[in-house]
Amino acid sequence: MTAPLPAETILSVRDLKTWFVSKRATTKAVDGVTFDLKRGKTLAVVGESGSGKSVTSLSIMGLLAKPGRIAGGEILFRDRNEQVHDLAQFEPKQFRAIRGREIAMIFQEPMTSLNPLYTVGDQIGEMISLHTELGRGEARARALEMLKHVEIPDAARRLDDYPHQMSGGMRQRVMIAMALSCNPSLLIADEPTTALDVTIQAQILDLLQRLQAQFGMSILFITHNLGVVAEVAHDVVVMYGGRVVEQAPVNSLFAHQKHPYTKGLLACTPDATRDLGTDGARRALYSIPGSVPPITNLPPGCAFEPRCSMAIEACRIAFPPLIPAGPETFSRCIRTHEL
Ligand SMILES: Nc1ncnc2c1ncn2[C@@H]1O[C@H](COP(=O)(O)OP(=O)(O)OP(=O)(O)O)[C@@H](O)[C@H]1O
Repeated sequence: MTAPLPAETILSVRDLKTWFVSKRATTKAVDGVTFDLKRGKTLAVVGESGSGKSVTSLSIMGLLAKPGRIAGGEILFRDRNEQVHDLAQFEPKQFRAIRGREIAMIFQEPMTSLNPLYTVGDQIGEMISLHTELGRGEARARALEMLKHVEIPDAARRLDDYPHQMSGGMRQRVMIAMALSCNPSLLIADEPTTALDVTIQAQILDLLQRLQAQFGMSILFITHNLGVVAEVAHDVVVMYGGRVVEQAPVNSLFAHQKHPYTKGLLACTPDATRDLGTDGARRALYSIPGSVPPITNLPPGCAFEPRCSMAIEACRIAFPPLIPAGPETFSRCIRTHEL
């Protein structure tokens, strides 16, 4: 272990490298990613599609599909007994003791976690029986309590519903109930509201915040949407091409972006009032020119350089380090101090 885990940190990802190695190519989906998640807080990992967000969360959960493997780095996790584990070194069977119980995950599509053939009460009850000593009756009572926690109306009756009898937003609540049923200390939320319409999305984000205050869990929130980040995060990590390009507390990030990519992402974020012109017409939203380069073919210098309006010759030549750019703020841009 390089350095001990500070008491207030529940998860510390250090120089994580997750690669997909085949005969044809090595895809460095995550290449030297470092961040810390503080106890009881929410850290958002944000970036465009393909930036490595999901591969980071799957690495933490031990759910990488072959040929993915952790090629380097540490994933230090503090369990509820204050024991620190390096999940990067875990065997699959060690993950079984932690997944669900200590670390739970919710996804964009609830049906990846829910079985269409069983009632939601049975599924939450099963999860509870699997990870606790509770008997069937007690597990069912706890399942009901969880449905109430996630604010499902008429919870006692909905316990016997099958997932298809529920709306998308309700299914998402059930998935949250299931994830939180064993009181995990860490919840990984991978785009949990992306498939929902805006009103339902706002309700689910509110619910997650209330549950965080109530249960005290820490949340690693994966999203491509800075609007969602503003809503839920305490700290933010911005990823591009499998690397962290900016890291900052949420308020400083929105007040002052210290990487041109973050600036671009923010300009792409819809904002109902800002986008209305004086005539009330909706203006076209800015989009960052170009697209994320294939991860197997990143430029040698700054990965964002081909799309960056601030790029200079030096950006093309040398790979930029992550440098301090303000209080608790880091940027992988050599011109960050001009921003
Ligand atoms: N099984 C795999 N084999 C090879 N490469 C993979 C595999 N799974 C993911 N990758 C690569 O890893 C990179 C990062 O993917 P990842 O899914 O983490 O991105 P993301 O930021 O979560 O995007 P999205 O928002 O679309 O999920 C991508 O370039 C992808 O091609």
